[in-house]
Amino acid sequence: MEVVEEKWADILENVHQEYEVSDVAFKAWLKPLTIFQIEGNTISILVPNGQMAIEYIQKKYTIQLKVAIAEMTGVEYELEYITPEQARENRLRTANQAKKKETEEEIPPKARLALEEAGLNPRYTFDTFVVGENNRFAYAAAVAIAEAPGKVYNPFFIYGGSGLGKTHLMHSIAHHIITTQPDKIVRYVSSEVFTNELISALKNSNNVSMLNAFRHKYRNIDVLLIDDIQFIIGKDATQNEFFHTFNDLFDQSKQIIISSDRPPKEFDALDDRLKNRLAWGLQADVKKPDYETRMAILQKKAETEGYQVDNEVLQYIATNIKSNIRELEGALIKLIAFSRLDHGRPIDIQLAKDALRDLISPEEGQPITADTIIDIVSEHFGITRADILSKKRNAEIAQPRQIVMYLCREMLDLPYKSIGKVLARDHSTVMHGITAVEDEMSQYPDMQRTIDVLKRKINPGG
Ligand SMILES: Nc1ncnc2c1ncn2[C@@H]1O[C@H](COP(=O)(O)OP(=O)(O)OP(=O)(O)O)[C@@H](O)[C@H]1O
Repeated sequence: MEVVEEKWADILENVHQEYEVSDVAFKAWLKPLTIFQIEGNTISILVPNGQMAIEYIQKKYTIQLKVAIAEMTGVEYELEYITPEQARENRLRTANQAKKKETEEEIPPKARLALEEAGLNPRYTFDTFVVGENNRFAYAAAVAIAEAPGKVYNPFFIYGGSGLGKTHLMHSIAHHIITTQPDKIVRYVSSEVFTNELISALKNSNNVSMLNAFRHKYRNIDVLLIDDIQFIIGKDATQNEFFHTFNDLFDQSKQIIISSDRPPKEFDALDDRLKNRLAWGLQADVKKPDYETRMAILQKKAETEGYQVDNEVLQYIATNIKSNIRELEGALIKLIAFSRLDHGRPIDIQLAKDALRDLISPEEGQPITADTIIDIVSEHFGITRADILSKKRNAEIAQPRQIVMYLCREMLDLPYKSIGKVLARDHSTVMHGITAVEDEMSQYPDMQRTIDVLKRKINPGG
């Protein structure tokens, strides 16, 4: 314990006496102050009453405190003030950094070097990858390949829209192989880098050794991962070279992993021979995440970064940013930055609305409609909008449809007739549907919980 910590109570008392601070003010402002941490010659003081109190104390007592500290300890310190929320965040961040350091230290130095050389993002591992219905198959295949490269699914082709986790999954495979089988030579490369390296080798076509060096580099490996292959398709020389690299590796039972924005069959300009080769292996797509997965990704991100964000705010982001995980994470980071830059403004729905104005589609902020309810209920139950509007009467569809009726009535106060119009049902069917949901809610807590969850999804700020 540093001297300043030992003498903290006396220091506060000193300010109280020396500067004739009234007892009331002492009790309100000074007595509650505690030392959160000391780093170098800066003391972070925890102010339990939050940001407003910080501003007041900063103006009114900083000099007095600094003088008292210097007098009583013989050391001059700088002072900074933090709120309990910031302190909590700080503690979490430190704990996470320690945890991260620990895991990094678990990686043998040789493997660590290989990870760096392979150009891998250390954050992209299986551990940080959230598995949901949208990526379960791709994830399971990726794990199987990482455990036994070249033995199970070869080539492995991952495809899907932008920002849905293809690169993350590829890095995870490479990461796992490098750390568990350090003797394997793993090379991860973007199509762009592959193309540029090939072009510079070809440019000096009279320099055979450059082309040989390129070939040696890509053909003497155990695992080749090529990201975003759509960028080399249609470029004759690159595509051709890739074809030969592919064959060479494949014949040696080396693992090939490729990602792309679409499946091979959708590439018109792809050489038929290559199209066939790609079809030998396994193809897996990553789709847009559903609401639960979006929430899980946000919660994981908040946890690893040590952000303190209420579920309600995460729900607001997850409800409104649906199609791109990069944007989903970007929204959370922006929110935190917004709060920090605005003097630790509390992270609530209003802050989220202000910070994410440009990210959240214009429909956001507009009133909830029956369409919103249909979309959210169908997504929740894993059925389609068309199912809800159809004549199908099986329970998996009829019950969500009745829930739509109930929520339209409860949340929008729509007349039975209008609900019937939206769902192409008559008004007595709607009344019956709503009563059925109410009965179920009164008998089964599960139904009540489902309705609560849906209401929060439909109106996170409500
Ligand atoms: N299932 C997931 N769990 C956790 N984070 C994810 C998941 N999917 C994607 N992400 C994160 O989303 C961001 C974008 O993912 P990534 O770069 O892998 O997308 P991509 O499909 O390769 O996109 P592009 O086609 O634009 O290259 C990354 O920060 C990644 O960590």
